[in-house]
Amino acid sequence: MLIAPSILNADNLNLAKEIAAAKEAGITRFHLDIMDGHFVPNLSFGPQLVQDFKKQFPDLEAEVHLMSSNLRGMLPDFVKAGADLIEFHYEADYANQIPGWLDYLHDSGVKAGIVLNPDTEIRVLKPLLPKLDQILIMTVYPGFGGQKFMEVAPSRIKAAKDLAGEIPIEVDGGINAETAKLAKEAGATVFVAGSYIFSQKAIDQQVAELKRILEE
Ligand SMILES: O=C(CO)[C@H](O)[C@H](O)COP(=O)(O)O
Repeated sequence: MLIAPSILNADNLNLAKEIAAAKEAGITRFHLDIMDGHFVPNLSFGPQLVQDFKKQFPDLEAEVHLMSSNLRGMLPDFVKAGADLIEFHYEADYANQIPGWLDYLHDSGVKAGIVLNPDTEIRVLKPLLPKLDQILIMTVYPGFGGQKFMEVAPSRIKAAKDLAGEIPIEVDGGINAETAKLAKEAGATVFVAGSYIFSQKAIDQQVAELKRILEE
């Protein structure tokens, strides 16, 4: 079980401090949400953030969740910035182009994942499985932190798990102490949590509570 905090709802002017607090609490991977204001109706970070993150925290994994359909324009920049894993949306390109982008990431020494929006059929993953290091099942519509975990999510996680075998299933959106449990029971092993970790009580307490739930 791995918790990958999303810094989307962290305090931008105190980002290094907040990341350090989560690291101190045992976090080894961070989820960096890249939103382009077009594929999703919000703007967040660019490659500079990823580069600065790796410079300051070289021992932490940078997982980039690319919410853009401009794969040609953006993937190389995030590879250059030092991302350890990049996951992009199935909905971002034509199905027949996606295997090539996954190969591009692997050839660049970066782990590759596919993200599915809540309305995309799970079966589209099937032909891609040999090229995937991780599958991200969105449990909200992407674009904003602080949304509610969708009721349909557990059955989608289970369907992805049944198809994916050993490939880790990650979940993102509305993850808290209760929904993490539901997602875990359905087969998820990687949990993105944003507002649960960064917008409530002390970061170390939130990480410890989520860890406790996931270890039960
Ligand atoms: O990808 C995302 C939104 O598109 C975020 O990672 C996600 O929403 C995390 O925030 P929260 O845990 O507050 O739901």
